[in-house]
Amino acid sequence: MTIPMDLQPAGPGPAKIGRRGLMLVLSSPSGAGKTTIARRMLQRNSSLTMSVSVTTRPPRPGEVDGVDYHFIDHAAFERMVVDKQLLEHARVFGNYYGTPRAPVELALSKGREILFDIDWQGTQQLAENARDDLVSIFVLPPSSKELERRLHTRAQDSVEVIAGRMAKAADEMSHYFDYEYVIVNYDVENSVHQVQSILEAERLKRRRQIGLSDFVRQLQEGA
Ligand SMILES: Nc1ncnc2c1ncn2[C@@H]1O[C@H](COP(=O)(O)OP(=O)(O)OP(=O)(O)O)[C@@H](O)[C@H]1O
Ligand SMILES: Nc1nc2c(ncn2[C@@H]2O[C@H](COP(=O)(O)O)[C@@H](O)[C@H]2O)c(=O)[nH]1
Repeated sequence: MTIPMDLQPAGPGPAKIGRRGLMLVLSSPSGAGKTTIARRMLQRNSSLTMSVSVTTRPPRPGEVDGVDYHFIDHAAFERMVVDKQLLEHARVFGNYYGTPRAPVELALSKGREILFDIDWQGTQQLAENARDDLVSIFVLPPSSKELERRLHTRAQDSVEVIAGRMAKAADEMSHYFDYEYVIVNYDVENSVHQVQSILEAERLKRRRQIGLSDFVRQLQEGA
């Protein structure tokens, strides 16, 4: 079992090792299950902060402004683009979506881990500016039939919207190739376990461990 860095014992031994923040991105064709996986990851990891996007899409039943999205109109979205308040933005399925810059920069400066539910266009833009901090995961559905079934059983979009999203699914899926990790979401528990494993391995990347060389030097000196 890995001991989280905040739980490293005080007392004798070298100084504690710190952790550099990271940006964990989940992308998929619509309905594959990334929102479901993201919610479970947030419950399991107090170190994770969800990036709440802005969108011009109208809220679905039950969606809460400021929690699921910041719902804004097109003029407000344009202003955020012009004022460079968005870290990335894209038109997806006829609506505009973007990641507010300030909360991400604040969270990263505190060494936190940030979870993004964004499409491949947004991921490309993040990769251009922050590749070292980025961990990208593409979520595939078990089959096209199951993808369509999930969109219908979610029961939040019209038949026309679902048809539109299914029509774009093949193109969306072609972008799996740009991602570091790919999982097939057969079972939610198993997928969450896989994403958790990726997160834990990424935390241990040498470049993400702050003070590692001091830790080793102190060990070598007998601490
Ligand atoms: N492994 C799974 N098995 C069965 N149903 C699932 C699984 N994962 C997610 N679902 C269900 O599929 C539906 C779509 O999931 P979700 O909303 O998480 O997809 P999404 O990828 O975030 O979609 P979008 O891109 O449109 O936001 C939901 O009803 C969810 O409960
Ligand atoms: N590039 C971005 N894509 C985003 C962002 N927020 C969400 N999304 C993606 O849009 C589609 C549709 O989402 P839905 O909530 O309308 O079903 C999905 O692929 C999301 O990942 C964002 O800020 N930037």
